[in-house]
Amino acid sequence: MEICGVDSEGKEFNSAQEMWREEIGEEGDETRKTQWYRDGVSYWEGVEASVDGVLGGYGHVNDADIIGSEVFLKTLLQERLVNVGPNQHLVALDCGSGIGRITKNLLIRYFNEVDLLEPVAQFLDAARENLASAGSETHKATNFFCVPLQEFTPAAGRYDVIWVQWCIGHLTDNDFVSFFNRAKGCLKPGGFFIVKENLAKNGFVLDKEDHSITRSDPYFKQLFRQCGLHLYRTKDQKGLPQELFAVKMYALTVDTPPKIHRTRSKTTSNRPQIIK
Ligand SMILES: C[S@@+](CC[C@H](N)C(=O)[O-])C[C@H]1O[C@@H](n2cnc3c(N)ncnc32)[C@H](O)[C@@H]1O
Repeated sequence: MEICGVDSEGKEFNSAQEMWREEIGEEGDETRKTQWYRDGVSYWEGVEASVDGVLGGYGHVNDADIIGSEVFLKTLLQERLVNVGPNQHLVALDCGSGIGRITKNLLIRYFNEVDLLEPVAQFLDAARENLASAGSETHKATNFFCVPLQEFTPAAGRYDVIWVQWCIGHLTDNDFVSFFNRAKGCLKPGGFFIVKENLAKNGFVLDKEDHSITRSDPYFKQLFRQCGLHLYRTKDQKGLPQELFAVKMYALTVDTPPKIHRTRSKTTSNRPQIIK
């Protein structure tokens, strides 16, 4: 499937390949690609280490975002990790964590340990500070990795959830696929990726300022297929301002998702049931 797109200055591209060739050169041209990543990080280095900063001046959407994420996460934890049993020790990885906004407001409440990955040192320092007084002895931020996703290989079998929000647009298609392929082995059985990202209406939109691309839903699905990931569930984020991109949450698994069939029982009518 050919994916066409535009950049933030209105220039049109006939395909994603054409755009990537212009932005990062031919396959194997590491200098151009390194520059693309450097420019992305430089952009964020110039941004204030605050909720408003990492949300591009839309700090007020934090609450709606966290509430939407929590509803999605809660259901998934109940469904996917149900077989692991009680008293399990849950671990998450917060990718492109910025100042630790998602960890502090959400992940630390559900996971015993959260690791953060963020390439911008000033953001990660702020995250360390923000999280110093958050959580408890049994719910805490453990590791702070100051590396970009394209260079990161998580520890094998460590994570129940790998959370990727508002950062995967910085990765080229090839690095997107190789990151998820490396990270697959880092999920525990029953674990899953949650990808929460802006959606372009069609194709993609290249942002010339922060050096990222906003992909459309079919573009994401094409890449997830290339990663060999299964789409377990998706949900649209509600309640964000009209002028922003639509936002979608994807839960992805390494194993084939269990079949969902509809049963009628005395207590539940039409709710989908997971066959275990
Ligand atoms: C829009 S902010 C979102 C931060 C955080 N996920 C949140 O929702 O609060 C984008 C983040 O992606 C990070 N980022 C930029 N390039 C990256 C890369 N190559 N790998 C991982 N993260 C990157 C930025 O430094 C920044 O913290």
